[in-house]
Amino acid sequence: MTATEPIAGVGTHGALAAVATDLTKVYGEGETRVIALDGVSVGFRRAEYTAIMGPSGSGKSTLMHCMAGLDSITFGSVRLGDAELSTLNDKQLTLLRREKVGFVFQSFNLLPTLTALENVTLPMDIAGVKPDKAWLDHVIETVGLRDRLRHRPSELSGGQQQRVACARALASKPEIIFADEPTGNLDSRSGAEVLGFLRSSVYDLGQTIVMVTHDPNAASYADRVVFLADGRIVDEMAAPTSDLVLERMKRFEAQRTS
Ligand SMILES: Nc1ncnc2c1ncn2[C@@H]1O[C@H](COP(=O)(O)OP(=O)(O)OP(=O)(O)O)[C@@H](O)[C@H]1O
Repeated sequence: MTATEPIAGVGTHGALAAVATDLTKVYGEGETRVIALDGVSVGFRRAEYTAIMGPSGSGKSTLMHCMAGLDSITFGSVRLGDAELSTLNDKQLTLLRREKVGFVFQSFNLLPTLTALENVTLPMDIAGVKPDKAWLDHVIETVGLRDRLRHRPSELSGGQQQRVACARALASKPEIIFADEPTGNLDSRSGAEVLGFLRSSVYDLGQTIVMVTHDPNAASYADRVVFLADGRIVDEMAAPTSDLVLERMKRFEAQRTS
């Protein structure tokens, strides 16, 4: 990419929570060499909800992992808030992830012996940071967990467990939350609850969310969808609906197989 090419999602308004420029990720070498990301430039605005979609193997998880500082990058740059990730050592990266990034995974990743509330505050307890009580209260209210705080994960439904995981991600007011197929293990009703909650955390709490999904319905909760294919951004869509996303995906599939 040359310096004059536009970066997807970078318009004239809205500060950026994270930006990748010419991000390239190569795994392996020789015969096993795979270019998982091939010069991706993308920005994620503050208080915006972005869905990342694309066929299996298109690089969605790799993009998320590289932008979250979970995986090294081969070429290009990633900026999270004010930090340029390539300039940070392992210890600084760990701190940055702890302070600036929230994660929500397909499997809820809750500790079974802790209550819902203890799971929510665990990252801050580990970091030795005192939770902001008013904020924590606001988050708990938003996710609708007030009457489940003393329950252990095994006493909660899948949707409730994922809402605990979302509250855990939000509790420290991270710069950005990365959600990897957050509704992949949920039935459609619980999935809708979690997606609605993620949506309202963007509207009401000003959170920035980047979510990888295969599901056009899940993507319709986002403000914007970025489409990846073969490690490149091939399109993006503002104000997505399920039907428009589905139609776009079918068109990509037809192009790939023609
Ligand atoms: N650790 C790794 N070592 C080698 N190759 C990898 C590794 N991780 C991912 N890849 C390869 O990089 C490419 C992109 O993988 P990635 O997991 O990012 O795709 P994805 O779009 O998230 O796929 P899916 O929708 O199936 O989860 C794939 O070809 C994959 O095989």
